[in-house]
Amino acid sequence: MTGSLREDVLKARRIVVKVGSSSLTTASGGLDADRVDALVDVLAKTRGEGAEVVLVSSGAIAAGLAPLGLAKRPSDLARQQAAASVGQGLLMARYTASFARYGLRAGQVLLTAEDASRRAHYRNAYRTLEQLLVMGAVPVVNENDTVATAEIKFGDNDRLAAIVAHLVRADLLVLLSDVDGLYDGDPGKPGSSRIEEVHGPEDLAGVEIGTAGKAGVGTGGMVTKVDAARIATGAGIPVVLTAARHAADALAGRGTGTLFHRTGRRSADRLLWLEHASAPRGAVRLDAGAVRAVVERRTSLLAAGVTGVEGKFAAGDPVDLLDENGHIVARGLVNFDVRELPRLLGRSTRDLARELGPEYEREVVHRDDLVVLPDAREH
Ligand SMILES: Nc1ncnc2c1ncn2[C@@H]1O[C@H](COP(=O)(O)OP(=O)(O)O)[C@@H](O)[C@H]1O
Ligand SMILES: N[C@@H](CCC(=O)OP(=O)(O)O)C(=O)O
Repeated sequence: MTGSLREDVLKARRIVVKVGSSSLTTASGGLDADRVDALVDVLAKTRGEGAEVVLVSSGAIAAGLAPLGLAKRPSDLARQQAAASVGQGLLMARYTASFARYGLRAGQVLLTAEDASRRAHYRNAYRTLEQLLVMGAVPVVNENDTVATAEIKFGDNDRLAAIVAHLVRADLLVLLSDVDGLYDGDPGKPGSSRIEEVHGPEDLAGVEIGTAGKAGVGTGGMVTKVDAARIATGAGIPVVLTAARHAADALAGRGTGTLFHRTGRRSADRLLWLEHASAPRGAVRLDAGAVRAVVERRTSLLAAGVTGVEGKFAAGDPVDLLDENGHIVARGLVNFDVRELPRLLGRSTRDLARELGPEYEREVVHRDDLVVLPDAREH
């Protein structure tokens, strides 16, 4: 442990803390009340010192297994959702009781990936989280597992936590796991050592980043944590990754775990998630002129520059924007259904309005609902 305290941690006024299933539960025993209390002790202390705290907590599925007679995490989505439904109630009951020891209220916030990209959902989520903080409550966020299908899932709470940190404009993201940081190889093997600081992707070259957690209750392993750190640091938010048992040290700015320094600037771009969305609903193909307009001039995408459509999407869904070679250059929220688009392709907005009515004058993807992907920026 290094002697000096971490400036970025000490300065943080709004902190998102994410805790993994492996730190709160076991597959056989369900929720471990003592470990929940130990975490809440640390969070209450942080709150008492004047910082706002948003907790992103996994553990719903793991907490619901034993009560439903399941010995391990089932592979099918339906049983995972049933377990999450039972477990989320237990998890919140435990947090509510635990925060009450300090006179604090816990507020449940369940989100899906869609909520992070659709404008109205995003605004509502932001408003609720802000209001909870204004009223002195501790938001406890989880993925809305009971409604999230594969297409609209974040898939893991590490990335959800990065998106929430961006959403609430946090100053710091703390990822708590069963491992005390990022190791340069399998942390269980002799010879692997902890990486204390990461300044950018170059520091990760050659690092063996594994998927499976040994506890059997976590989901993404280190891959999703490093990904979450990349998303958050790219949006100007530093990240500390450490073990839940070192939470107090991490929040006091002591040199525990791995510190990922910010790599990008803070932005209020609500479309951050779109850039990282794993499951767009389809794609639209652009001609060369439209690619230039979208990528270089950052204009809206009009029907005149679209040459084809793929997939199954409805108005408002995220779609990929492809160049003539099929490379993804941007992602955006589309304004038309996949069924509506084919007859509009290649036609000018004025033509469409004249023939079909003024409601067809809208852009296929509005510039405010569009994010150009980093690789395409050199297009
Ligand atoms: N390079 C690495 N450094 C640290 N941990 C790693 C690495 N590669 C794989 N892991 C595994 O990732 C696990 C943490 O991920 P996971 O089980 O999903 O945790 P959580 O439930 O906290 O999200 C650790 O227990 C560890 O076995
Ligand atoms: N929403 C799920 C969380 C899934 C997840 O990402 O788990 P973990 O890898 O332990 O952070 C649950 O509450 O069980």
